[in-house]
Amino acid sequence: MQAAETIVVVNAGSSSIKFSLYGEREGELALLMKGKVEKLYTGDAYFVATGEDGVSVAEHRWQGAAISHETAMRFLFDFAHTHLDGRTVAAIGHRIVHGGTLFSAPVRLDADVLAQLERLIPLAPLHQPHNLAPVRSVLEMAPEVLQIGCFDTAFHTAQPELAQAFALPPSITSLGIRRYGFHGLSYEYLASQLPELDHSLDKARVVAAHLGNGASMCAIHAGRSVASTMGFTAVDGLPMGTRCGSVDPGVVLFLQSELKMEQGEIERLLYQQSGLLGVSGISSDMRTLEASSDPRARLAIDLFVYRIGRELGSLAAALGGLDALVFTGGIGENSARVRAAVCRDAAWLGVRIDAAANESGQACISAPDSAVPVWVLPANEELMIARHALEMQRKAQQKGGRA
Ligand SMILES: Nc1ncnc2c1ncn2[C@@H]1O[C@H](COP(=O)(O)OP(=O)(O)O)[C@@H](O)[C@H]1O
Ligand SMILES: CC(=O)OP(=O)(O)O
Ligand SMILES: [Mg+2]
Repeated sequence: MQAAETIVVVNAGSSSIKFSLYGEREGELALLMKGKVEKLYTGDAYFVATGEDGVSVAEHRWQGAAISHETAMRFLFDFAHTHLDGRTVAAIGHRIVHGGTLFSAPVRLDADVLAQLERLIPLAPLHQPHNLAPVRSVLEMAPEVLQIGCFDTAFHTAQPELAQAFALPPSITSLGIRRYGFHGLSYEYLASQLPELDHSLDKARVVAAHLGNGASMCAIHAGRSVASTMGFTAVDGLPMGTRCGSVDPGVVLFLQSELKMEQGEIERLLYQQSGLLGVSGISSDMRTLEASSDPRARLAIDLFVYRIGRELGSLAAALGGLDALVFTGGIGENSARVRAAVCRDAAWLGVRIDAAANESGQACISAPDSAVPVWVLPANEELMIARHALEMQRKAQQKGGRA
Protein backbone atom coordinates (compact mmCIF):
# COMPACT_ATOMS: atom_id res chain seq x y z
CA MET A 1 0.00 0.00 0.00
CA GLN A 2 1.26 3.51 -0.84
CA ALA A 3 1.44 6.32 1.76
CA ALA A 4 -1.48 8.13 0.12
CA GLU A 5 -3.70 5.03 0.13
CA THR A 6 -6.20 3.67 2.60
CA ILE A 7 -8.01 0.46 3.40
CA VAL A 8 -11.68 1.00 4.13
CA VAL A 9 -13.35 -1.56 6.42
CA VAL A 10 -17.10 -2.08 6.67
CA ASN A 11 -18.61 -4.23 9.44
CA ALA A 12 -22.39 -4.51 9.28
CA GLY A 13 -23.72 -6.21 12.42
CA SER A 14 -27.37 -6.79 13.28
CA SER A 15 -27.82 -3.58 15.30
CA SER A 16 -24.87 -1.51 14.15
CA ILE A 17 -22.56 -0.65 11.25
CA LYS A 18 -18.94 0.09 11.98
CA PHE A 19 -16.37 1.46 9.55
CA SER A 20 -12.66 2.17 9.78
CA LEU A 21 -10.02 3.76 7.59
CA TYR A 22 -6.51 2.36 7.85
CA GLY A 23 -3.23 3.60 6.40
CA GLU A 24 0.15 1.89 6.54
CA ARG A 25 3.06 3.21 8.60
CA GLU A 26 6.41 1.41 8.65
CA GLY A 27 4.81 -1.76 7.36
CA GLU A 28 2.09 -1.73 10.07
CA LEU A 29 -1.58 -0.91 9.76
CA ALA A 30 -2.39 2.45 11.34
CA LEU A 31 -5.96 3.42 12.23
CA LEU A 32 -6.77 6.82 10.71
CA MET A 33 -10.43 7.10 11.59
CA LYS A 34 -13.29 4.94 12.77
CA GLY A 35 -16.99 5.42 13.23
CA LYS A 36 -20.22 3.60 13.87
CA VAL A 37 -23.96 3.93 13.66
CA GLU A 38 -25.52 2.14 16.62
CA LYS A 39 -29.04 1.20 17.70
CA LEU A 40 -30.43 0.67 14.18
CA TYR A 41 -34.21 0.16 14.02
CA THR A 42 -34.74 1.51 17.57
CA GLY A 43 -35.74 5.13 16.82
CA ASP A 44 -32.69 6.18 18.84
CA ALA A 45 -29.82 5.62 16.38
CA TYR A 46 -26.68 7.68 16.59
CA PHE A 47 -23.40 8.07 14.74
CA VAL A 48 -20.02 8.88 16.16
CA ALA A 49 -16.62 9.02 14.46
CA THR A 50 -13.21 9.40 16.05
CA GLY A 51 -9.84 10.31 14.57
CA GLU A 52 -6.52 8.54 15.05
CA ASP A 53 -6.07 10.18 18.46
CA GLY A 54 -9.43 8.74 19.60
CA VAL A 55 -10.99 12.22 19.76
CA SER A 56 -14.52 12.61 18.37
CA VAL A 57 -14.57 14.24 14.92
CA ALA A 58 -18.29 13.99 14.15
CA GLU A 59 -21.58 12.97 15.76
CA HIS A 60 -25.12 12.72 14.50
CA ARG A 61 -28.45 11.62 15.98
CA TRP A 62 -31.59 10.52 14.15
CA GLN A 63 -34.12 11.39 16.80
CA GLY A 64 -37.41 9.53 16.52
CA ALA A 65 -36.76 7.91 13.11
CA ALA A 66 -35.96 4.16 13.07
CA ILE A 67 -32.86 3.97 10.88
CA SER A 68 -32.27 0.96 8.61
CA HIS A 69 -28.95 -0.57 7.53
CA GLU A 70 -29.43 0.99 4.10
CA THR A 71 -29.81 4.55 5.43
CA ALA A 72 -26.89 4.10 7.81
CA MET A 73 -24.69 2.64 5.06
CA ARG A 74 -25.41 5.56 2.72
CA PHE A 75 -24.62 8.01 5.52
CA LEU A 76 -21.34 6.23 6.32
CA PHE A 77 -20.24 6.01 2.68
CA ASP A 78 -20.82 9.75 2.22
CA PHE A 79 -19.01 10.45 5.47
CA ALA A 80 -16.02 8.21 4.65
CA HIS A 81 -15.84 9.64 1.13
CA THR A 82 -15.57 13.21 2.37
CA HIS A 83 -12.95 12.21 4.97
CA LEU A 84 -10.50 10.37 2.73
CA ASP A 85 -8.21 13.41 3.00
CA GLY A 86 -6.96 13.03 -0.56
CA ARG A 87 -6.12 9.34 -0.09
CA THR A 88 -7.12 6.78 -2.70
CA VAL A 89 -8.78 3.52 -1.72
CA ALA A 90 -6.37 0.54 -1.94
CA ALA A 91 -9.09 -1.93 -0.94
CA ILE A 92 -12.42 -2.19 0.81
CA GLY A 93 -12.62 -5.03 3.35
CA HIS A 94 -16.11 -6.28 4.15
CA ARG A 95 -17.30 -8.46 7.00
CA ILE A 96 -19.47 -11.15 5.43
CA VAL A 97 -21.26 -13.23 8.02
CA HIS A 98 -21.82 -16.46 6.06
CA GLY A 99 -19.28 -18.08 3.77
CA GLY A 100 -21.13 -21.40 3.44
CA THR A 101 -19.14 -24.42 2.26
CA LEU A 102 -17.36 -22.51 -0.50
CA PHE A 103 -15.45 -19.80 1.36
CA SER A 104 -13.08 -20.57 4.22
CA ALA A 105 -10.61 -17.71 3.65
CA PRO A 106 -10.75 -14.08 2.53
CA VAL A 107 -11.71 -13.72 -1.12
CA ARG A 108 -11.80 -11.04 -3.82
CA LEU A 109 -15.43 -10.06 -4.32
CA ASP A 110 -16.49 -10.03 -7.96
CA ALA A 111 -19.89 -10.52 -9.57
CA ASP A 112 -19.62 -14.35 -9.50
CA VAL A 113 -18.58 -14.57 -5.86
CA LEU A 114 -21.29 -12.06 -4.96
CA ALA A 115 -23.94 -14.21 -6.67
CA GLN A 116 -22.75 -17.25 -4.69
CA LEU A 117 -22.89 -15.31 -1.42
CA GLU A 118 -26.36 -13.96 -2.18
CA ARG A 119 -27.62 -17.55 -2.15
CA LEU A 120 -26.71 -17.69 1.55
CA ILE A 121 -29.05 -14.80 2.48
CA PRO A 122 -31.68 -17.16 3.94
CA LEU A 123 -29.02 -18.53 6.32
CA ALA A 124 -28.22 -15.10 7.78
CA PRO A 125 -31.21 -12.83 7.09
CA LEU A 126 -30.23 -10.17 9.64
CA HIS A 127 -26.72 -9.81 8.21
CA GLN A 128 -25.97 -11.20 4.75
CA PRO A 129 -28.20 -8.78 2.78
CA HIS A 130 -26.61 -5.81 4.58
CA ASN A 131 -23.10 -7.24 4.17
CA LEU A 132 -23.60 -7.68 0.43
CA ALA A 133 -25.57 -4.54 -0.52
CA PRO A 134 -22.55 -2.19 -0.28
CA VAL A 135 -20.40 -4.70 -2.22
CA ARG A 136 -22.91 -4.59 -5.07
CA SER A 137 -23.12 -0.77 -5.00
CA VAL A 138 -19.33 -0.43 -5.25
CA LEU A 139 -19.15 -3.08 -8.00
CA GLU A 140 -21.66 -1.05 -9.99
CA MET A 141 -20.17 2.40 -9.31
CA ALA A 142 -16.44 1.60 -9.25
CA PRO A 143 -15.75 -1.96 -10.45
CA GLU A 144 -11.99 -1.34 -10.44
CA VAL A 145 -11.90 -1.00 -6.63
CA LEU A 146 -10.49 -4.11 -4.93
CA GLN A 147 -13.13 -5.49 -2.57
CA ILE A 148 -12.27 -8.28 -0.13
CA GLY A 149 -14.81 -10.44 1.72
CA CYS A 150 -13.81 -11.72 5.18
CA PHE A 151 -16.06 -14.37 6.69
CA ASP A 152 -17.41 -14.88 10.20
CA THR A 153 -17.52 -18.60 9.46
CA ALA A 154 -13.88 -18.95 8.27
CA PHE A 155 -12.19 -19.21 11.70
CA HIS A 156 -14.44 -22.14 12.61
CA THR A 157 -13.53 -24.27 9.61
CA ALA A 158 -10.64 -25.56 11.79
CA GLN A 159 -13.13 -27.31 14.09
CA PRO A 160 -13.01 -31.11 14.30
CA GLU A 161 -15.59 -32.90 12.16
CA LEU A 162 -17.61 -33.97 15.21
CA ALA A 163 -18.05 -30.37 16.35
CA GLN A 164 -19.40 -29.41 12.92
CA ALA A 165 -21.84 -32.30 12.63
CA PHE A 166 -25.56 -32.52 13.23
CA ALA A 167 -26.87 -36.03 13.84
CA LEU A 168 -28.60 -36.03 10.45
CA PRO A 169 -28.27 -38.49 7.56
CA PRO A 170 -25.40 -37.95 5.11
CA SER A 171 -27.87 -37.07 2.34
CA ILE A 172 -28.71 -33.93 4.35
CA THR A 173 -25.23 -33.20 5.71
CA SER A 174 -23.79 -33.36 2.20
CA LEU A 175 -25.99 -30.37 1.27
CA GLY A 176 -23.93 -28.23 3.66
CA ILE A 177 -26.46 -28.54 6.50
CA ARG A 178 -24.00 -28.54 9.38
CA ARG A 179 -22.69 -26.30 12.13
CA TYR A 180 -20.62 -23.34 10.87
CA GLY A 181 -20.24 -20.92 13.81
CA PHE A 182 -20.05 -17.12 13.53
CA HIS A 183 -18.27 -14.10 15.06
CA GLY A 184 -15.12 -15.77 13.72
CA LEU A 185 -13.37 -12.49 12.92
CA SER A 186 -13.85 -11.39 16.51
CA TYR A 187 -12.51 -14.71 17.85
CA GLU A 188 -9.61 -14.70 15.40
CA TYR A 189 -8.66 -11.25 16.67
CA LEU A 190 -8.90 -12.39 20.33
CA ALA A 191 -6.78 -15.44 19.56
CA SER A 192 -4.12 -13.13 18.07
CA GLN A 193 -4.22 -10.80 21.12
CA LEU A 194 -4.20 -13.25 24.02
CA PRO A 195 -0.54 -14.37 23.69
CA GLU A 196 0.44 -10.68 23.71
CA LEU A 197 -1.24 -10.28 27.11
CA ASP A 198 0.24 -13.48 28.52
CA HIS A 199 2.51 -15.62 26.36
CA SER A 200 1.35 -18.84 28.08
CA LEU A 201 -2.07 -18.29 26.50
CA ASP A 202 -0.82 -19.23 23.02
CA LYS A 203 -1.36 -22.93 23.82
CA ALA A 204 -4.27 -22.40 26.21
CA ARG A 205 -7.82 -23.77 26.33
CA VAL A 206 -9.92 -20.62 26.20
CA VAL A 207 -13.66 -19.98 26.20
CA ALA A 208 -14.43 -16.63 24.58
CA ALA A 209 -17.86 -15.02 24.92
CA HIS A 210 -18.75 -12.49 22.21
CA LEU A 211 -21.78 -10.86 23.80
CA GLY A 212 -23.29 -8.14 21.63
CA ASN A 213 -26.65 -7.79 19.93
CA GLY A 214 -25.65 -11.09 18.37
CA ALA A 215 -24.09 -13.33 21.02
CA SER A 216 -22.07 -16.52 20.83
CA MET A 217 -19.32 -18.38 22.63
CA CYS A 218 -16.34 -20.20 21.22
CA ALA A 219 -13.95 -22.81 22.58
CA ILE A 220 -10.44 -22.00 21.35
CA HIS A 221 -7.46 -24.34 21.80
CA ALA A 222 -3.99 -23.07 20.89
CA GLY A 223 -5.52 -20.31 18.81
CA ARG A 224 -7.87 -22.56 16.82
CA SER A 225 -11.65 -22.85 17.07
CA VAL A 226 -12.73 -26.16 18.59
CA ALA A 227 -16.47 -25.60 19.10
CA SER A 228 -19.01 -22.79 19.01
CA THR A 229 -22.53 -22.16 20.28
CA MET A 230 -23.76 -20.93 16.89
CA GLY A 231 -24.56 -23.51 14.23
CA PHE A 232 -26.00 -23.58 10.72
CA THR A 233 -27.27 -20.05 11.24
CA ALA A 234 -26.60 -17.19 13.65
CA VAL A 235 -29.93 -17.80 15.41
CA ASP A 236 -28.53 -20.81 17.32
CA GLY A 237 -26.93 -20.95 20.76
CA LEU A 238 -27.32 -18.12 23.28
CA PRO A 239 -30.41 -15.90 23.46
CA MET A 240 -29.54 -12.56 21.81
CA GLY A 241 -31.00 -9.07 21.43
CA THR A 242 -33.90 -10.28 19.30
CA ARG A 243 -32.89 -13.87 18.42
CA CYS A 244 -34.08 -16.85 20.46
CA GLY A 245 -30.89 -18.92 20.43
CA SER A 246 -31.27 -22.71 20.69
CA VAL A 247 -34.81 -23.99 20.78
CA ASP A 248 -36.00 -27.54 20.41
CA PRO A 249 -36.62 -28.03 16.65
CA GLY A 250 -39.95 -29.51 17.73
CA VAL A 251 -41.01 -25.96 18.63
CA VAL A 252 -40.68 -24.90 14.99
CA LEU A 253 -42.74 -27.89 13.83
CA PHE A 254 -45.40 -27.08 16.43
CA LEU A 255 -45.58 -23.41 15.35
CA GLN A 256 -46.14 -24.64 11.81
CA SER A 257 -48.51 -27.51 12.34
CA GLU A 258 -50.53 -26.41 15.37
CA LEU A 259 -50.35 -22.60 15.35
CA LYS A 260 -50.47 -22.53 11.52
CA MET A 261 -47.73 -19.93 11.37
CA GLU A 262 -46.26 -19.15 7.93
CA GLN A 263 -42.54 -19.48 7.26
CA GLY A 264 -42.06 -15.66 7.22
CA GLU A 265 -43.88 -15.29 10.56
CA ILE A 266 -41.75 -18.02 12.14
CA GLU A 267 -38.58 -16.36 10.84
CA ARG A 268 -39.66 -13.00 12.29
CA LEU A 269 -40.51 -14.63 15.63
CA LEU A 270 -37.18 -16.45 15.95
CA TYR A 271 -34.91 -13.70 14.58
CA GLN A 272 -36.61 -10.43 15.47
CA GLN A 273 -39.15 -10.90 18.25
CA SER A 274 -37.39 -13.23 20.68
CA GLY A 275 -34.28 -13.09 22.87
CA LEU A 276 -33.94 -10.18 25.30
CA LEU A 277 -36.69 -8.27 23.48
CA GLY A 278 -39.12 -11.18 23.38
CA VAL A 279 -38.63 -12.28 26.99
CA SER A 280 -38.69 -8.77 28.47
CA GLY A 281 -41.28 -7.26 26.12
CA ILE A 282 -39.28 -4.05 26.74
CA SER A 283 -36.10 -3.83 24.71
CA SER A 284 -33.37 -5.75 22.89
CA ASP A 285 -30.79 -3.38 24.35
CA MET A 286 -28.95 -4.50 27.47
CA ARG A 287 -28.47 -0.90 28.66
CA THR A 288 -32.24 -0.34 28.71
CA LEU A 289 -32.86 -3.65 30.50
CA GLU A 290 -30.20 -2.97 33.12
CA ALA A 291 -31.72 0.45 33.80
CA SER A 292 -35.22 -1.02 34.21
CA SER A 293 -36.77 -2.16 37.49
CA ASP A 294 -39.38 -4.23 35.64
CA PRO A 295 -39.20 -7.93 36.67
CA ARG A 296 -39.47 -8.94 32.99
CA ALA A 297 -36.21 -7.09 32.27
CA ARG A 298 -34.63 -8.97 35.17
CA LEU A 299 -35.94 -12.27 33.82
CA ALA A 300 -34.47 -11.61 30.37
CA ILE A 301 -31.03 -10.84 31.86
CA ASP A 302 -31.23 -13.88 34.17
CA LEU A 303 -32.05 -16.17 31.25
CA PHE A 304 -29.18 -14.70 29.21
CA VAL A 305 -26.73 -15.30 32.09
CA TYR A 306 -28.09 -18.79 32.82
CA ARG A 307 -27.64 -19.88 29.21
CA ILE A 308 -24.11 -18.48 29.08
CA GLY A 309 -23.31 -20.56 32.17
CA ARG A 310 -24.70 -23.73 30.60
CA GLU A 311 -22.73 -23.18 27.39
CA LEU A 312 -19.58 -22.43 29.34
CA GLY A 313 -19.79 -25.89 30.91
CA SER A 314 -20.37 -27.48 27.53
CA LEU A 315 -17.46 -25.65 25.85
CA ALA A 316 -15.11 -26.40 28.77
CA ALA A 317 -16.03 -30.07 28.26
CA ALA A 318 -15.22 -29.79 24.54
CA LEU A 319 -11.81 -28.39 25.52
CA GLY A 320 -11.21 -30.91 28.32
CA GLY A 321 -10.54 -28.06 30.76
CA LEU A 322 -10.42 -24.29 30.98
CA ASP A 323 -7.29 -22.11 31.14
CA ALA A 324 -8.90 -18.70 30.48
CA LEU A 325 -12.26 -17.00 30.05
CA VAL A 326 -12.59 -13.92 27.83
CA PHE A 327 -15.45 -11.45 27.42
CA THR A 328 -15.90 -9.25 24.38
CA GLY A 329 -18.68 -7.51 22.33
CA GLY A 330 -20.92 -4.60 23.40
CA ILE A 331 -22.29 -6.40 26.48
CA GLY A 332 -19.16 -8.40 27.27
CA GLU A 333 -17.02 -5.25 27.24
CA ASN A 334 -19.40 -2.93 29.05
CA SER A 335 -21.72 -4.81 31.37
CA ALA A 336 -19.99 -5.41 34.71
CA ARG A 337 -23.31 -6.84 35.93
CA VAL A 338 -23.48 -9.59 33.29
CA ARG A 339 -19.79 -10.46 33.71
CA ALA A 340 -20.15 -10.66 37.51
CA ALA A 341 -23.21 -12.91 37.25
CA VAL A 342 -21.56 -15.23 34.67
CA CYS A 343 -18.43 -15.52 36.80
CA ARG A 344 -20.50 -16.11 39.98
CA ASP A 345 -22.17 -19.07 38.24
CA ALA A 346 -18.78 -20.34 37.05
CA ALA A 347 -17.40 -20.65 40.59
CA TRP A 348 -17.54 -24.45 40.18
CA LEU A 349 -14.79 -24.08 37.53
CA GLY A 350 -12.64 -22.17 40.02
CA VAL A 351 -13.50 -18.77 38.50
CA ARG A 352 -13.28 -15.86 40.94
CA ILE A 353 -13.35 -12.23 39.95
CA ASP A 354 -11.99 -9.11 41.55
CA ALA A 355 -15.16 -7.03 41.96
CA ALA A 356 -13.32 -3.69 41.84
CA ALA A 357 -11.38 -4.64 38.69
CA ASN A 358 -14.63 -5.77 37.08
CA GLU A 359 -16.52 -2.59 37.99
CA SER A 360 -13.72 -0.31 36.86
CA GLY A 361 -13.34 -2.05 33.50
CA GLN A 362 -9.82 -3.49 33.84
CA ALA A 363 -8.53 -5.86 31.16
CA CYS A 364 -7.91 -8.65 33.69
CA ILE A 365 -10.81 -9.00 36.12
CA SER A 366 -9.99 -12.29 37.88
CA ALA A 367 -8.96 -12.38 41.54
CA PRO A 368 -5.35 -13.44 42.24
CA ASP A 369 -6.60 -16.79 43.62
CA SER A 370 -8.87 -17.54 40.62
CA ALA A 371 -8.06 -20.92 39.03
CA VAL A 372 -8.94 -19.36 35.68
CA PRO A 373 -7.83 -15.90 34.53
CA VAL A 374 -10.70 -13.79 33.22
CA TRP A 375 -10.05 -11.14 30.57
CA VAL A 376 -12.14 -8.39 28.99
CA LEU A 377 -10.96 -7.40 25.53
CA PRO A 378 -12.55 -4.94 23.08
CA ALA A 379 -13.76 -6.69 19.92
CA ASN A 380 -11.86 -5.55 16.85
CA GLU A 381 -13.32 -7.30 13.84
CA GLU A 382 -12.32 -4.25 11.77
CA LEU A 383 -8.59 -4.67 12.44
CA MET A 384 -8.81 -8.38 11.57
CA ILE A 385 -10.55 -7.47 8.29
CA ALA A 386 -7.94 -4.79 7.55
CA ARG A 387 -5.13 -7.33 8.13
CA HIS A 388 -6.73 -9.77 5.69
CA ALA A 389 -7.48 -7.03 3.15
CA LEU A 390 -3.89 -5.74 3.28
CA GLU A 391 -2.52 -9.25 2.73
CA MET A 392 -4.87 -9.79 -0.21
CA GLN A 393 -4.03 -6.36 -1.65
CA ARG A 394 -0.29 -7.13 -1.47
CA LYS A 395 -0.86 -10.47 -3.22
CA ALA A 396 -2.93 -8.76 -5.92
CA GLN A 397 -0.16 -6.19 -6.43
CA GLN A 398 2.53 -8.89 -6.68
CA LYS A 399 0.45 -10.76 -9.20
CA GLY A 400 -0.16 -7.53 -11.14
CA GLY A 401 3.58 -6.76 -11.00
CA ARG A 402 4.50 -10.17 -12.44
CA ALA A 403 1.88 -10.03 -15.17
N1 LIG B 1 -22.47 0.29 28.85
C1 LIG B 1 -23.16 -0.78 28.49
N2 LIG B 1 -23.73 -1.57 29.43
C2 LIG B 1 -24.44 -2.67 29.08
N3 LIG B 1 -24.64 -3.07 27.80
C3 LIG B 1 -24.08 -2.31 26.84
C4 LIG B 1 -23.32 -1.15 27.11
N4 LIG B 1 -22.89 -0.62 25.93
C5 LIG B 1 -23.38 -1.42 24.96
N5 LIG B 1 -24.09 -2.43 25.50
C6 LIG B 1 -24.87 -3.47 24.79
O1 LIG B 1 -24.14 -4.07 23.72
C7 LIG B 1 -25.12 -4.54 22.76
C8 LIG B 1 -24.65 -4.17 21.35
O2 LIG B 1 -23.44 -4.81 21.12
P1 LIG B 1 -22.60 -4.62 19.77
O3 LIG B 1 -21.47 -5.62 19.87
O4 LIG B 1 -22.22 -3.20 19.59
O5 LIG B 1 -23.69 -4.99 18.68
P2 LIG B 1 -23.65 -5.74 17.28
O6 LIG B 1 -23.87 -7.16 17.61
O7 LIG B 1 -24.72 -5.12 16.47
O8 LIG B 1 -22.24 -5.52 16.70
C9 LIG B 1 -26.47 -3.93 23.14
O9 LIG B 1 -27.26 -4.88 23.85
C10 LIG B 1 -26.06 -2.83 24.11
O10 LIG B 1 -27.06 -2.53 25.05
C1 LIG C 1 -23.13 -13.14 13.66
C2 LIG C 1 -23.76 -12.07 14.49
O1 LIG C 1 -24.67 -12.36 15.23
O2 LIG C 1 -23.25 -10.83 14.35
P1 LIG C 1 -23.67 -9.52 15.19
O3 LIG C 1 -23.31 -9.79 16.61
O4 LIG C 1 -22.79 -8.42 14.62
O5 LIG C 1 -25.12 -9.30 15.00
MG1 LIG D 1 -21.17 -7.23 16.04
